[in-house]
Amino acid sequence: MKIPSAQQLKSIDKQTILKQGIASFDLMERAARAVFEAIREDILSKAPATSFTVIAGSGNNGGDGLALARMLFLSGITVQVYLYKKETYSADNLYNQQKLAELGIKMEYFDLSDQLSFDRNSVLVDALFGFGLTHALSEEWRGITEQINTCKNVISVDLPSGLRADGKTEKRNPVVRAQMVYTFQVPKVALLLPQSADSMEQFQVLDIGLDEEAVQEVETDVYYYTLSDAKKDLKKRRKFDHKGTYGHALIVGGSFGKIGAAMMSTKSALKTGCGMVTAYIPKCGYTAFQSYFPEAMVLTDAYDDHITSFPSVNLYSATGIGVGMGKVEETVAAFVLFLKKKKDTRLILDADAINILSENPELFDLLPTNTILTPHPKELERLIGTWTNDLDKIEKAKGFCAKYHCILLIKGAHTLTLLPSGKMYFNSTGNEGMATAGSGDVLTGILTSLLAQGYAAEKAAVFGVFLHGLAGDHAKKQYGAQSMTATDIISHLSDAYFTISDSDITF
Ligand SMILES: NC(=O)C1=CN([C@@H]2O[C@H](COP(=O)(O)OP(=O)(O)OC[C@H]3O[C@@H](n4cnc5c(N)ncnc54)[C@H](OP(=O)(O)O)[C@@H]3O)[C@@H](O)[C@H]2O)[C@@H](O)CC1
Ligand SMILES: [K+]
Repeated sequence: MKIPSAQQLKSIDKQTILKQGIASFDLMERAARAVFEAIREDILSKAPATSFTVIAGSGNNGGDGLALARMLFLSGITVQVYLYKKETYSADNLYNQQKLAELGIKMEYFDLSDQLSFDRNSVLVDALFGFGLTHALSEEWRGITEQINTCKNVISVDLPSGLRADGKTEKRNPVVRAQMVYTFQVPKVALLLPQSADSMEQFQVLDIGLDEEAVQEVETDVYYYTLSDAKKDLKKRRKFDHKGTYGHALIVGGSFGKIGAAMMSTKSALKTGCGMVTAYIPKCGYTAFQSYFPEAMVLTDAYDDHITSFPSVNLYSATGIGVGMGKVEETVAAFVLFLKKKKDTRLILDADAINILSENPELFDLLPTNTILTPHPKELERLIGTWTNDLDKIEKAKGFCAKYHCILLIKGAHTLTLLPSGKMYFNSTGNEGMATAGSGDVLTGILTSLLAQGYAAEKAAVFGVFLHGLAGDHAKKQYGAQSMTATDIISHLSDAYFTISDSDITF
């Protein structure tokens, strides 16, 4: 799914109105109706006596809030309405003010210095600003945003007010903190960035029927990868295929005390569907490995505790390097030598392979085109340097991918996959339970497997990240976020595939 910029959304808005032959207030009515239905399902179905306070701004976000207030009122719900006092309002905001007046619904005007007297136990609907915010809110707005933030239950329409859809918002700027954001049609970039964690707990995307052609025509490098994308990208297996069709993956890693990392990568590679997997590990892991997972083939290094040389990788369709590998001197030397040799394999580097790389930047140029790198934040910093905020981090990472023709994953709640072309994909699956030891090793196994099966590198990366997150979502359903472990993610890879191939559940 494309994520248009705020500017592009405005033009999609106009084209929708034109192509569907509707008035702009009809589209606003649709947006408000979608929020109303979501509120009915999420809140009123469980607590019908809930009362609401709507705080509306002067633009169309405020207009959405006013239309919603009307819908709540007409359903017999208690609703108190505050409207920001300004000289000018958007046309559709004025239209909805008029509608409220006709119904005799009182609107209280407020100024930035006012103390609002509303019921702190009501659900507060924040409809001050949406994607029309041109710059971060000034300090004058802090009084209002702080009063909103004293409420236990805050719902934001489209965006938490103060958060810019795709521009910079600093930690010091006033921003509403929402428990739920009902955002229209596409998640705005700000909702997907870790730095927005303080401004919202979760979001839901509500379809308001924006013109699909207009969305398709928009030129953007930013995408949100969802179940419908994964359904399209999944390679179907055919009746007369044999194990050779699905490739042979090689996992290189493990060291004394960290053999488990290589085991988890190896097992997840097979569970993801490649035909064969070989693990290359130091000798100390041999017995444990073979007894843990009989389907895997195991090659051992000459040395007991760590890897001192690399196998020839040309036999394998894809190679994942680094999990649990450590970085003692001999391992580093062996890895550097490996990178310097000509290779005919598709490559994924994780964990210590990335650490070694970042300590030897002269090696960056040796990365084969489309090598996938899966650093955690500290490893990423070693590759691209420090950043001042999430947008700065993305820009630096983009520069790195373009320069070295590689694919970089910025792992997080919405893992971002950056391609050398500048395209970037935010992932829609996964959960907080996946922040657990070994989760990254599982991802490396999944990606190596998909590459081995012949997925193009960029598809392997975005589809693999989605699959990993979806398996994690299934694991969370069974064990809960606290108790799920990385091996539970592996066990639920099959459920993830079932979801992608059969069901219409959306995540
Ligand atoms: N296509 C869709 O998805 C649909 C979108 N819809 C809805 O429209 C919303 C976008 O509406 P929008 O364009 O009117 O902008 P919005 O967020 O209300 O803000 C504008 C107001 O903010 C003000 N202002 C700006 N910056 C400021 C600042 N730093 N500090 C202070 N003030 C500032 C600005 O003032 P001005 O600059 O004009 O003086 C103006 O009054 C969108 O989020 C969604 O909710 C649906 O109704 C229908 C379909
Ligand atoms: K809002």
